[in-house]
Amino acid sequence: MIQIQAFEMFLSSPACKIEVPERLTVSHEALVQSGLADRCVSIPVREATDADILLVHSEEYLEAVKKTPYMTLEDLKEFTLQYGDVYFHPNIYHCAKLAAGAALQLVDSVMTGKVRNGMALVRPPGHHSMRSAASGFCVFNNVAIAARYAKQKYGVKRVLIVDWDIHHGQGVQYSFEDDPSVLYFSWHRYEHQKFWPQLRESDFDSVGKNKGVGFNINVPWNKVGMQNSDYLSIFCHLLLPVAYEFNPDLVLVCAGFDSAIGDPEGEMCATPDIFAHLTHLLMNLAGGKLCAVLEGGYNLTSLAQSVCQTVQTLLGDPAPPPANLDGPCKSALDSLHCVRSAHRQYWSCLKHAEEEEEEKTLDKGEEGNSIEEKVWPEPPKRVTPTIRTAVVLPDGVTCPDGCKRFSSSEDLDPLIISKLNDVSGFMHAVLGLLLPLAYEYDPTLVLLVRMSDAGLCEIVWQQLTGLLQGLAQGHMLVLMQDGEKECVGPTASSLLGYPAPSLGQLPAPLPEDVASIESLRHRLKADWKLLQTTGDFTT
Ligand SMILES: NCCCNCCCCCC(O)(O)C(F)(F)F
Ligand SMILES: [Zn+2]
Repeated sequence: MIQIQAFEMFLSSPACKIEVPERLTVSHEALVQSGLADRCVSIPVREATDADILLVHSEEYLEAVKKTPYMTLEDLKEFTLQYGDVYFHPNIYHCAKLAAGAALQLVDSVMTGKVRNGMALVRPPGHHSMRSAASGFCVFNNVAIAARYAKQKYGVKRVLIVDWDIHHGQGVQYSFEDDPSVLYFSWHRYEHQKFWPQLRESDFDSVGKNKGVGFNINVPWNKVGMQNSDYLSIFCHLLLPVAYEFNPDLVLVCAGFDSAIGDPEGEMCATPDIFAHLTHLLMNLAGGKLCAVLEGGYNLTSLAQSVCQTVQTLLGDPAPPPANLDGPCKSALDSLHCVRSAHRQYWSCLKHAEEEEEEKTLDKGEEGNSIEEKVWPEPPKRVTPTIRTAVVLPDGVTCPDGCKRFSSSEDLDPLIISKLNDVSGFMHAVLGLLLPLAYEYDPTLVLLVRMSDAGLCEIVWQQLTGLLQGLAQGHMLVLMQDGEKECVGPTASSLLGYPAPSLGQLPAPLPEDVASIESLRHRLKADWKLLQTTGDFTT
């Protein structure tokens, strides 16, 4: 579902060169040109109400912003000076209500099942705005309001917010740092606090407060030039294990694309196709309920390409082969190690993190302020298969035409629950070992063989089938033993692109499972760089 808000195009302040109206028009135009727009549902935008906005912001802040349409340009300038890097325009209050309202419309559409997932292409962005202050082009915190709204209106218990914008969404962090029901994950250009907004609390040791400890995860990028491998490593060895343990009911993405190559703010080197994989890897959480809301992204070419890569994956199309996976750089591994260590006491999937030893890595990160113009190949054309899933079946087994619904894991009988520990260990192996290794191997075909003695309950099998479709452009062959008839339906639903049911709250993986997985990972990581989780502190 694409949400293009009816946008007054003249909202551009001369003072702000990069947050320009063209960001939305080029993104929408690219979706139209690529044929993706026609495959989406568009829903009407609405203004956020005062009540919506007051879910996050204070009365005095809202009342102050309400006055801006009637201010003289002088008063506006005066009003703006009290905030950092935000540009008020007589029309920005109206637009900010539309941006927040669009995010809420998207939440309504996903939570009511009208659509499976979606993206709201909005301006102004939101993740820097705080309870009583605007900041960094942001007026109302669209995603923070959406999280509170989902909890209040739909009784959502746990919300995961993934902020892949290249700036730290301090506004989101402040909103939820003592709230264990909202897990906020952000990576951001930091350069040891030299990069905007230059906050001490953007570093990896800000883990949340009081009841919220462990539910705020900051990954600082202390060098520019981060590549696809760096982003994938963080997903496989940090975000995904924690996200599966957290078991969210809804995933919100602060979808900023200034973390892509060519962006003047981010100065990173990850190519637009990586967002297809980042999106895909989040789509089996929360039963597929995912709302992406645009934040930053200032290189109009990479912004448009990245938006298309994200939307095409939300539509269920196979992911492209990930470009240039040559392993994470030392700086990224140092950050990964610091964050995993800071959080090991809060997450059982990270409990063993302190046992890491150093790895031999070379440091490819560059110093900031690189001035050369970045060029990159257009993402490869992604085919939309006409026949998505062919099923060869022995007679007597009907061909499934949809997916079988599962009850939540709480209803599973005791026998299967006793297996859940194996499931935790299994997911630990899939996320931290199989996935990174498979991405680095970059196969052209995935052959998935289900041995009947695998003892894997079907939901885990569906998660596995779903996750592995990010590889080999979705070319997957599943072989099953004769006695697995009841697994044909769930397997077919995953192959058809239906999100796998949630695994529920996973207990800690068995120590012996972790030990065997970790020893295998330590053995293999000399040859498979995506298995590394710490940098070598000696040069
Ligand atoms: N005075 C030094 C440069 C200030 N640079 C401000 C950058 C704002 C970034 C905004 C964003 O990209 O994070 C958002 F997603 F919110 F749009
Ligand atoms: Zn940004």
